[in-house]
Amino acid sequence: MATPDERVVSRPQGHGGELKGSGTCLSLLDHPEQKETQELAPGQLAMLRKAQEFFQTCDTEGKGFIARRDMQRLHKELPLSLEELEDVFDALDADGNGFLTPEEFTTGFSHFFFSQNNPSQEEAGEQVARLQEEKVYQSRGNADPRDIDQDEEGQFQMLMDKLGAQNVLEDEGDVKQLWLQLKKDEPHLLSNFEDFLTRIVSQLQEAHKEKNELECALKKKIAAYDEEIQHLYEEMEQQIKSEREQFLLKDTERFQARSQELEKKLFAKEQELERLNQKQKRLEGQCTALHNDKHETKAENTKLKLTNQELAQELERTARELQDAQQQLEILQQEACKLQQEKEMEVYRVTESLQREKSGLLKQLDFLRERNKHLRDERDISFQKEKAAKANTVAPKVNWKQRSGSVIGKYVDGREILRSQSEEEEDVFGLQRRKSSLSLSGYSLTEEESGTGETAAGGPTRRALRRIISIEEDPLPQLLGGGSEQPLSKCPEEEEDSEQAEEGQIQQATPLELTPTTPRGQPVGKEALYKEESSPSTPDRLFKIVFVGNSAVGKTSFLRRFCEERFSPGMAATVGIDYHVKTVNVDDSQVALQLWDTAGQERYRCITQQFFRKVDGVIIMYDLTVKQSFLSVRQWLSSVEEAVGDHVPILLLGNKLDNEKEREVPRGLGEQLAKENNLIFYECSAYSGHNTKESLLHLARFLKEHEDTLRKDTIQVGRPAKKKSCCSG
Ligand SMILES: Nc1nc2c(ncn2[C@@H]2O[C@H](COP(=O)(O)OP(=O)(O)OP(=O)(O)O)[C@@H](O)[C@H]2O)c(=O)[nH]1
Ligand SMILES: [Ca+2]
Ligand SMILES: [Mg+2]
Repeated sequence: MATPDERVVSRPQGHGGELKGSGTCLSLLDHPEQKETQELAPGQLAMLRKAQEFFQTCDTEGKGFIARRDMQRLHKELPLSLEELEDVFDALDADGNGFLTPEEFTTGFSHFFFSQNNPSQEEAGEQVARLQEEKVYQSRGNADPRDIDQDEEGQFQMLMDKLGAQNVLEDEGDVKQLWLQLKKDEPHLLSNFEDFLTRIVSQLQEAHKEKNELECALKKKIAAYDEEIQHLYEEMEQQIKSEREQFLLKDTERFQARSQELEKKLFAKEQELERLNQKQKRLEGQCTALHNDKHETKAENTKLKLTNQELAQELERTARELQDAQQQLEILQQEACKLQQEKEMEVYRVTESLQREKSGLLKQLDFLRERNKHLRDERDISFQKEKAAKANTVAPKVNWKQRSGSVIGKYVDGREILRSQSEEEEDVFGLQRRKSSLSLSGYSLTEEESGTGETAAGGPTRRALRRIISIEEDPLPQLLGGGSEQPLSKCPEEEEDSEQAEEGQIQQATPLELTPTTPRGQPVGKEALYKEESSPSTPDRLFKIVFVGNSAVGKTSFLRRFCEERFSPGMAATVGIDYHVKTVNVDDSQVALQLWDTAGQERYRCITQQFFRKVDGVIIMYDLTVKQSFLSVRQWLSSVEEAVGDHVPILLLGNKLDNEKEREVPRGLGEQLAKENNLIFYECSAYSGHNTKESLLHLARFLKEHEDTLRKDTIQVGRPAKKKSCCSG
């Protein structure tokens, strides 16, 4: 920082040469020793020193000038009041600019010093001057050149003093020479020259004064400027200081806030650390626990592994055993299957031979009838001969002739007669039941004599109805057993009555062929004439099917249609039971159907029930023109179920579809019933043959497939197969 001291001090130095008085003072201050020897007295020198010391005392800051303020500071050191000090300052400040330069100070100080301390010196000066003036005027009158020179010198000095030119003129020598020359040469011009000098000096003095004034103004201005700068500097200093303080304050505050924040953070971190420590401890505890657990688990694991190995070995052993057992089972199943098939075939063969036997017997029967007729004719002839000879009563003979007439009774409607004869028949059946045998009627041989159908002919017709062929319940094994037994019971009249049976029933019987095909002369149903006999291929399997339904719904008619493809109106009611065998082709395999035709009449129900044994399928028939027959279907269903359970497929048939105008059972009812009980359903007509084959083929296919799946299941899994549901047709 540049202080204004140097400038202020140096400036007066630059003007040192111009102000003679002050310049002297200054140079005195600078080189006091030099001046001391040249001009100044020792008293003056001491005074200057004092002044210099005093100046320095006042100018404590070393500015190079003294301000009013500096002076006032002396108040404490000097025995002077503030006003007195002010007066001193005003007195010293010659130019009144408010500053005391060293020159001003020294000049003022010396003046003050001399006037105050040595007042006699001034008077002495004045005296010296007066003496000098006298000396000059005195010297003018003297002619002595040395005196004259001295006089002139004195005069010139006096002039100079008078003019005050010492301070103005730098070199007086020229002026002095010129003045001396004039005085010598042109004394009259001397006064003019003096005037001229006076004017010049005064002008110079004026110029000098002006210059001084200008200098003073300049100095004042500089001082003001300096002061202002000083002021500004101080202000600036102040401002910087305050700014610095503020900054420091702010900084401190910020620092404090930051440190507080950091402390908080530190605290939080410490807490967190503590938490983490605790957590770590906890985890360590858990770790140890887990470690222990792990050991335990390991031990357990090993144990389990061992157990597992043991179990695996056991499993393997069991699997091997199971496999063996399965293989054995398979072998057994195959054997069983083979046996079953053999058995079936045997059954079929037996059935077939039975049929052949039946047809042979029928032929025998026909032959016998023929013989009987022949004999009767012979007898009639002999009777007529006797009659002609004796000519006795006629009437009783006619009656007998009518009952046992040789005319073959035509089938009218034996049902009516049958019903009226129930009592007698029951007697017969009762007897048979006692013999633990059941009746098996090939067909009812209920011929009436001369085909009148009159019930009036009670006695003889009743007898005719007794022609019931009876066989064991399960006739097949018995037949296999040989012909020693005689299971068929015959009424004594049967032979006679059977002669009348012909036409309607035995259309196919070729009468004259006596072919004793069977070892036993067992009479069987006349309808047992089957085309299957001629069937070239042997069937693969055989199914037993039982045919049930109310009386007169058309079971027998249906079977006739199916087996013989013909319809015989006015069929007699079935008595006991009958059966047919028919081989059908189902999906390239021959299936033999053993069809058992039961009697629908109430009294034969208990017989029918026993034929359900080992049945493969059941056909329930109703007459769609008789509502009651449909209502009875439920009873038939329950009796079937009672006998064989619900695993046997059932075909429901609504017969007499040809008689649409008398229909009493809508198709929907039949369908619904079938759906409810899971039955195969068809509406058919034995008369037209509609749906007869289709329905039975459906059943046959179902039975076959059912058996196939059963076989497969038995072989593959060895588990019982589920019953396959039948769908209605
Ligand atoms: N219109 C018509 N009549 C038939 C049909 N089927 C049978 N009939 C007649 O119905 C009557 C009874 O027939 P059967 O075959 O004897 O009846 P069934 O069911 O065997 O009777 P039972 O042996 O007593 O159980 C006979 O007069 C048949 O002609 C048919 O499809 N249409
Ligand atoms: Ca001043
Ligand atoms: Mg019948």
